[in-house]
Amino acid sequence: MKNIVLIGFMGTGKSSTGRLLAQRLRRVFVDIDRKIELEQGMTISEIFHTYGEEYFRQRERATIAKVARYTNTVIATGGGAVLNPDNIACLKRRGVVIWLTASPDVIFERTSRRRGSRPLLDRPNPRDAIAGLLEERQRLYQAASDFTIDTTAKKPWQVVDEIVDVLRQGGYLRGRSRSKSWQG
Ligand SMILES: Nc1ncnc2c1ncn2[C@@H]1O[C@H](COP(=O)(O)OP(=O)(O)O)[C@@H](O)[C@H]1O
Ligand SMILES: O=C(O)C1=C[C@@H](OP(=O)(O)O)[C@@H](O)[C@H](O)C1
Ligand SMILES: [Mg+2]
Repeated sequence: MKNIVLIGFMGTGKSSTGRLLAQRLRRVFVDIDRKIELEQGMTISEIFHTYGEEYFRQRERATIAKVARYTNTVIATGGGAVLNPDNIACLKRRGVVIWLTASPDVIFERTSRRRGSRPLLDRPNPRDAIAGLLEERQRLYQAASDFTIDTTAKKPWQVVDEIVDVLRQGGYLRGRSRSKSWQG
């Protein structure tokens, strides 16, 4: 079975929804950022502050190259994974790509919860940073994705239900996975 790859801006729920989706489908879950943190023994913020963004992008590139060779796995990427076309090319080879979106206000609200964990938003006016990065990246997410799901007004479990629905309709899931109808 193909990997299920979640892409999208910071705060759209790739990491949290990805974990829930993997539980639902009983698949392995890999969060690229968490894997980098474990392998490096540092948080993403520490890596950015100590070695700079370019170094982080190299680590991200190498980790994605490795994980893209897995199968049957739910993969949550970091929001900047689309910046390097090689990342997307290798993830698409064995994966179906789902773009999670959210309004700028919701992105701001969700990314404010754990301040200091997203170095690109660690600045006096994070709203402006969000607007600028969204503008730069929107077309990259669009071009990379097979399906889009707006998470703005949805609970994480509703996002998971929607992902399962689109994957099933697209013929990417075999059989029945426990879905809302099974939970009564
Ligand atoms: N659909 C949702 N509704 C409400 N909160 C959410 C939703 N999805 C994620 N969150 C919360 O938003 C924050 C960022 O989510 P996260 O999964 O880390 O996003 P990403 O990996 O895309 O940056 C977390 O506190 C998470 O619990
Ligand atoms: O958008 C980005 O460039 C980044 C997003 C972060 O991941 P999330 O999207 O999971 O927050 C993390 O990879 C790093 O801080 C850079
Ligand atoms: Mg994440």
